[in-house]
Amino acid sequence: MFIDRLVRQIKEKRSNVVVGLDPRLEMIPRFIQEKYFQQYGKTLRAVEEILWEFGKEIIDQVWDIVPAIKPQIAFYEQYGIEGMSAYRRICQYGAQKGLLIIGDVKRGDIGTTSKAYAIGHLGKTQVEGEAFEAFSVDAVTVNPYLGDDCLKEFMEDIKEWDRGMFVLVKTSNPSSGQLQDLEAGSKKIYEVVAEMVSAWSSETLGSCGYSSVGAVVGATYPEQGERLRALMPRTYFLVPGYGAQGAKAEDILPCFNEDGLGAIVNSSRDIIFAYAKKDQLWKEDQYGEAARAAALRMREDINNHLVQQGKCYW
Ligand SMILES: O=c1ccn([C@@H]2O[C@H](COP(=O)(O)O)[C@@H](O)[C@H]2O)c(=O)[nH]1
Repeated sequence: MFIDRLVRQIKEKRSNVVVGLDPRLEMIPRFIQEKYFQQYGKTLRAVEEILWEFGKEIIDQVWDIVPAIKPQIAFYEQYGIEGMSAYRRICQYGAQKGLLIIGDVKRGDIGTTSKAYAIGHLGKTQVEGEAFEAFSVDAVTVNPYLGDDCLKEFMEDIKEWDRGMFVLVKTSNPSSGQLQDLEAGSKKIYEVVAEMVSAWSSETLGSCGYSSVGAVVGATYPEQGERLRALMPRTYFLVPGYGAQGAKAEDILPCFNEDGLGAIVNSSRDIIFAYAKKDQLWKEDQYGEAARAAALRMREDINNHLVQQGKCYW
């Protein structure tokens, strides 16, 4: 099952770190940009190659120290077909390197439309009886706002193709409380969503004891993280917000269970653009090594905090 593959990788690599691939063109080293602008002109085709070369090097540098990468589709989609082609190439290459791929696509619509999203991102697309993998990643992020019938469509493909999903429960952004923290009877909205996720989770329990249906829980809200951990004990959390958004290792600790498992922590900008940080002495062409060093620092930071809490899985 997806979740068993994830937990196996976490244990083998002693790492709860997910590297987020959120490539911002202007932050990509100039020498890569110039190489492809010379070859293809200032075109979307050039951008595809720039995104690909940059992402490939990051993957080459981190594949052995993290269980998963999380390409953020928005940063590719903004460049149209060429951007989406880069997204697909990155997902395929990461998978070849043995990484689990979490497509941060945040989809969700009425049932029939959700089905099309699920087929495109998790399953196989049919053309005249022949099956094609369009994007086919290991797991996607899903927006639960349309309710159960939307999640049901993703569930079908998760079961059929042995994939996973992380449902947005409590997001990391400053305004997340505006809707998610509203009272719905005696509960907050995010608690209601947690109960929905927990119910779906029980259908896809792996032998590791966790489910292939996970939850997105922002690192920037540690109190809510603790509450959600109690509400969803067998649900794996995808925790964004560490690093650039200000959350620290101590903030993500409540998202872990006593067994030291239960959460994977994403950082995007702080890792992939570590070379450009003011206090670093990296040269532009060392951007990959800088990303590796940042991912290793994050792994040690989280592991040290887990050890201090006695939440140690290794
Ligand atoms: O609640 C959420 C859900 C998703 N994200 C995504 O995670 C990364 C965070 O990037 P950083 O550079 O580490 O801030 C980005 O792709 C978001 O869309 C999130 O931040 N919060």
